[in-house]
Amino acid sequence: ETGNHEYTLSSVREALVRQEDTIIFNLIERVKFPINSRTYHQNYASFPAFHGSLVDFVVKNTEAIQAKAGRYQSPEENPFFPENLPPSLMPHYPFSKILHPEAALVNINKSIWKVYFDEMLPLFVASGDDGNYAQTAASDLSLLQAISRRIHYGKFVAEVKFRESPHDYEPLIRARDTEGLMKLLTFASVEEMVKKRVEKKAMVFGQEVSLERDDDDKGNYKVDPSLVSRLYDKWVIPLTKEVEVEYLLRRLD
Ligand SMILES: O=C(O)C(=O)C[C@]1(C(=O)O)C=C[C@@H](O)C=C1
Repeated sequence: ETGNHEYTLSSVREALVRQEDTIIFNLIERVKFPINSRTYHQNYASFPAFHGSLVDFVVKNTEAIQAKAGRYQSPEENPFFPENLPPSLMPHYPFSKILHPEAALVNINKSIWKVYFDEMLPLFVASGDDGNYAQTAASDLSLLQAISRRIHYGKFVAEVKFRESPHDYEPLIRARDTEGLMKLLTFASVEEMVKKRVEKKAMVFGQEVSLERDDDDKGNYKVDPSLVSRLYDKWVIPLTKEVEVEYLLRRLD
């Protein structure tokens, strides 16, 4: 196994569909906890030789361990704090080299981080504090990683689109025509299907499963399906497209 499976528009779209499941399951896990805002306070926790909130502490330290364990060797993974990450201690694995080498420079996790804490979380979680700050930080990280992986998968989507029609993309790339690129890579009907599908998945994955009764719990979902659709509409799809454009702008370097 070399990870060198074939990349086509339909295979990369299948990967995006599978990643919807991961995002929705992680959302369901995060909304078990209320906002638990002390997780995010700069001064609530005080760790020796560390400045920042509990979530900063958990994410930076977890990323350091995962970096040593080889996580960021995969071209699908992008750290939130790439500064000062330790090198992988794992043997080399021949991951697919389908992406242009400049792909490594495309990392919009700073924007994802900001939008996640400022806009997404308040939309999904209840107010309150149950003291489970460490669990909250850990579930934020899993959800952030799932969202980030989906958004940065835009690199693979952009690469297959470029390979399918280089003659359409090259002039726009040379002219640095961001708007033209955005238009060329957009499929409005696909976006509509994605938004409808994630809403339906949120209903299916988030329903109560009971052996006794059927149906009485209809409408009582673990995560609001219309919010999942909104999450994709407002942030996940637009940020994926931003990654596609950023990647394409570097594609001929
Ligand atoms: O499927 C594609 O072609 C993508 O580029 C992915 C995606 C998405 O984020 O879901 C983004 C842009 C397209 O307009 C349609 C869908």
